Amino acid sequence: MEEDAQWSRLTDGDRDGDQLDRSDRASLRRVAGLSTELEDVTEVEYRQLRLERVVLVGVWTDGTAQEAEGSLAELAALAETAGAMVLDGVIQRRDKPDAATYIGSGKAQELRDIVLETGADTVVCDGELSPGQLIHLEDVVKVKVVDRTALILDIFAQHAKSREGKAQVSLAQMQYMLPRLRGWGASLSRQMGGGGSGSSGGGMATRGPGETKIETDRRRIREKMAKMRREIAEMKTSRDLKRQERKRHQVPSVAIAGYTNAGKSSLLNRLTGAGVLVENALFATLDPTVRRAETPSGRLYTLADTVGFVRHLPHHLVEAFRSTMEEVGDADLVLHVVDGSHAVPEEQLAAVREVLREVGAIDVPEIVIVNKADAADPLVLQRLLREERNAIAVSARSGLGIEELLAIIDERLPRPAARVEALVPYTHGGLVSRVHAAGEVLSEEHTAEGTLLTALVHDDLAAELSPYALTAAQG
Ligand SMILES: Nc1nc2c(ncn2[C@@H]2O[C@H](COP(=O)(O)OP(=O)(O)OP(=O)(O)O)[C@@H](O)[C@H]2O)c(=O)[nH]1
Ligand SMILES: [Mg+2]
Repeated sequence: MEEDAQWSRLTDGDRDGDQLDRSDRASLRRVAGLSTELEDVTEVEYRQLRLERVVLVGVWTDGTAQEAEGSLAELAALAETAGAMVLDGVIQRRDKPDAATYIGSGKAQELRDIVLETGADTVVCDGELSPGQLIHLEDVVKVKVVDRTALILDIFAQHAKSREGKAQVSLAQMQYMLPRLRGWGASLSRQMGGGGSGSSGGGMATRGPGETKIETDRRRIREKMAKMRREIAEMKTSRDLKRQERKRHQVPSVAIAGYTNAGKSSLLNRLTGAGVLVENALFATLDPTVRRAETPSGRLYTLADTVGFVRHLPHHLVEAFRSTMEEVGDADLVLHVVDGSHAVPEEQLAAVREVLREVGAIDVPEIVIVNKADAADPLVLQRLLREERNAIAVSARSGLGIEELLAIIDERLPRPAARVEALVPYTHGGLVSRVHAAGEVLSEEHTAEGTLLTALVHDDLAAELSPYALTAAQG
């Protein structure tokens, strides 16, 4: 290995500032990270039984060494989130991934040595590999090879909670599996020879009972996918209805978006006191969660948590998770949360914006929320606040900046348009409360005849107030 400096190995010491966070995460999820100490020996057996022992491998084609290592460190976090134990990580410098084995046959042999040396049972590649690359690399390293896409799908499958979320994940999994069926039925793929990259095979000779089986499997999967798509379409309709309902009542909506693990759910909790799952793991949230919230001035709005974004999100997953993105696209305001304690939060901001652009949600007004200010490098904070026009530093954990954020939300929410002056009898106290919740009360006075209000409200509420409206003569 010394003869080739391009093959760089990530050791404990090379790990970035995320390290502490990741060992936290490991202990939370009972997964051994590289720096996790065992509490007792029985844990070893537990882990060896249950967890996959993985070696990570990345191909570094462009960008800096730091970026390449950052990408692999993120892959390590993803693997740990999926429940794996990361034993080692290596990066291969190449112009482009090798068409046959992703890292090239020589490096594949070296990888085989690392697999033997560490006792790994799985290799995780930092990219999306073709079915042929997966098979060829498996043939050399002789353990299971999975790619970043499969890993993310696995995490999504573990975390999806709602019926719709689950259905979307299975659909994406099937979509991913379909062209790779041959690679996964191990004995079958070997039997059919090395030409795993195409489906044409070698004519009659390969069309044995195995081929028929694969074709049957493929057909079954396609049928199941079609059924799933219909079901998802139905679920989407009911979600759309709910959203229209909210729109009709003209409750302003705010969506929290941002990179995975940035602290979106923590912020939602902080802002609403809602008990939403917060976990130091990637993709803790996979289903949209919508809460009611109130501004300091008493106006109601909805606050939606969303699934985290990640770099190189597999394309059909973007498709599959469009549902939560739609929530963002429809919002009146986006709270774009970024982890201020990350070394280069700008990368996360850019990655999220790229996805937002892809789903057509880039035009929604945005507040950049630099979270984890308690743990952030002050210089990084300063830089971000300078670069981003509408940015605020907060800490969902300590509460720092939250009050200011609430005031900004209040200010940035769309204002109701109609100005009314009305004298509402005390028998209609409910109406007054609704003006407080949905509109903006400019003045309020309790008179003998009832509540005298001046307020900005939406058209529907203005109509309800009209029987009590004061005419210009009276006003
Ligand atoms: N130090 C610090 N840690 C925070 C802060 N906010 C959140 N965290 C931690 O960051 C981790 C991720 O928080 P979540 O709220 O689950 O993040 P998320 O963006 O919802 O993540 P996903 O749903 O997985 O995409 C947790 O361990 C939180 O405790 C903060 O202000 N300061
Ligand atoms: Mg979350």
